[in-house]
Amino acid sequence: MDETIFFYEPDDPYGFLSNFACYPIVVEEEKWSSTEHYYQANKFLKSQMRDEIKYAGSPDEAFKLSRHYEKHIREDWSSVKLEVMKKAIFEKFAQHPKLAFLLLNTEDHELKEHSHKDAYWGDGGNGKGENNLGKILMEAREFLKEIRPYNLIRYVDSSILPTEWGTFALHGFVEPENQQEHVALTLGKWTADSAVLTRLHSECLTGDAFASMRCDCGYQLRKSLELIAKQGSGVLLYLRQEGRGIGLLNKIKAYHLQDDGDDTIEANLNLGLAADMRYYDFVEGMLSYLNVKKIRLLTNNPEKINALNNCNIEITERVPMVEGINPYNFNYVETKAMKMGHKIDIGPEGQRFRANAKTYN
Ligand SMILES: Nc1nc(O)c(N)c(N[C@@H]2O[C@H](COP(=O)(O)O)[C@@H](O)[C@H]2O)n1
Ligand SMILES: [Zn+2]
Repeated sequence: MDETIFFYEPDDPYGFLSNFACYPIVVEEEKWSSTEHYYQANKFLKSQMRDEIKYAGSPDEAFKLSRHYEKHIREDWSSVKLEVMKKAIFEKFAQHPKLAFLLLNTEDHELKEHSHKDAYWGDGGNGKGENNLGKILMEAREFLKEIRPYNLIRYVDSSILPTEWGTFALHGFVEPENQQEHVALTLGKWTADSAVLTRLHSECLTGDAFASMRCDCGYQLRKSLELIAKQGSGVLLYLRQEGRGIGLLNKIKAYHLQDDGDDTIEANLNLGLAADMRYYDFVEGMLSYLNVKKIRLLTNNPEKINALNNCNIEITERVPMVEGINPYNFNYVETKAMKMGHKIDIGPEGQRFRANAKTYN
């Protein structure tokens, strides 16, 4: 096991692991302000004491009330307290996906509650305590590793990203299965009920970084960031699936075939690859980390709409993304509309380019 992570005060690093951190849970339709409230109230069978602790103003107050009534603790408490604590901890991480990702982010480090006051739940301050709270947290971490969406994606870290459209937050994720990296750019705030303006953008080095006119990706990327900034809040998920999932070098081979007359679908197939090799199941985890459940989706691609519906995301609106039509990408965009069902209305403006569209794709 990697070196030990110690936690104690809710405001310290890793404080989210503490029962005194205020993360509400609902258990059997009862709402509790923190796991500490739930744990301490379950020491008592008398409803008056339970309720006084349940409605205490803070986890500290719930703890103190429990000490005040300690003569009335249920007789079987020593035999049930481990299960009560485990229930509280498992519900905490089940009901707060972001915390679940942060718990998984502790990887294989030993977790210890560094409490000199408690040698049962903590390490007793001298490292010799039983650390039963740490053991339950590590058990919860192992459980989460096996269930969706945590078995498909892991949160790694975040930073600030100033851009010409505004200052975004940049969040890094990785697929544990293949170590494939993905990022999310976020701006502003929302609640789980908000319909968040969201772009699901597939990596296109040529378009996104080299401003290629051969496709519409770079135009869509820049327009998405501009729209999110104008909205004041939103998410851009940047999925590292270059070339519709065939990779950059295969995309160059596909481009070469298109230089010789293939269209964008024929080229993939002639390389012995599928027309589109992308997958999106891990997106559910990225959006749950970001507390996004409802979205206004910036896309023309029906596959992305289907994929997000399969990720239990409610799409309240599709926002079209017909950007940067020009002679170099006219045939490519039209092929996506004709052969991949993209909902693209090129319009009279765009039709002007049909006459001088480059025939290489
Ligand atoms: N395989 C392949 N062949 C081409 O000719 C292409 N232009 C691309 N581009 C990739 O397509 C993705 C964006 O498409 P959507 O509009 O999101 O469907 C992106 O991965 C580009 O690299 N790929
Ligand atoms: Zn592109």
